[in-house]
Amino acid sequence: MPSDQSIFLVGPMGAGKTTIGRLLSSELGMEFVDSDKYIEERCGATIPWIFDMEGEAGFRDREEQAIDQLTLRSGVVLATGGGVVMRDLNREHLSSRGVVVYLCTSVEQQIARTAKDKNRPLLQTANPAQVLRDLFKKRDPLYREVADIILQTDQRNPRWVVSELKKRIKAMES
Ligand SMILES: Nc1ncnc2c1ncn2[C@@H]1O[C@H](COP(=O)(O)OP(=O)(O)O)[C@@H](O)[C@H]1O
Ligand SMILES: O=C(O)C1=C[C@@H](OP(=O)(O)O)[C@@H](O)[C@H](O)C1
Ligand SMILES: [Mg+2]
Repeated sequence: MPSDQSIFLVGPMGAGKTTIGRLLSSELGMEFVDSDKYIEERCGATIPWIFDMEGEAGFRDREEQAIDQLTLRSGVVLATGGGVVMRDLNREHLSSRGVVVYLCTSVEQQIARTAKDKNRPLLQTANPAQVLRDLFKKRDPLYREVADIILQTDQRNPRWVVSELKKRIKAMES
């Protein structure tokens, strides 16, 4: 490492994809890109604004285009958004173009990590815990379907997660 092989992080909101992705990329000397940030920059608008103006479907169309473009890059660490696995084409692009890491976490931990952040439109509801439980049921099998590596991050600090991931990625290469 650094490697030409890209690493794609998937998992639910608050799993740490953005945080871990940035740290991992700097330790591996690889480029970091976050698909949500990429969409915001290209669109010139925030994720909540896109959801408001274009609905979730509009956001998903933008996300599909971003994922196609970003998974074609080599040697990047890509943090995706939690809903990326809902579209078949995204799953195909992720699993065929790099190493996919599923960062898992409990709903309790997700709530603790996302409570203060107003930038996740799907959680701006009266009962975000119920939303997260419903999303988990639909999405967990899809994260598992694309994952090469599955890592539980509950009660683990970002440094531990990154160091464990480095070991697991290295083991895949040998
Ligand atoms: N392993 C971890 N331990 C403690 N806090 C974490 C961990 N991973 C992420 N966080 C914190 O949780 C919040 C959400 O993390 P983020 O990386 O945005 O998640 P995601 O991109 O998966 O939604 C951030 O404030 C981040 O600092
Ligand atoms: O789970 C989802 O559907 C979403 C997750 C968000 O990204 P994070 O998983 O990085 O929070 C962002 O893409 C958008 O708010 C939708
Ligand atoms: Mg993120």
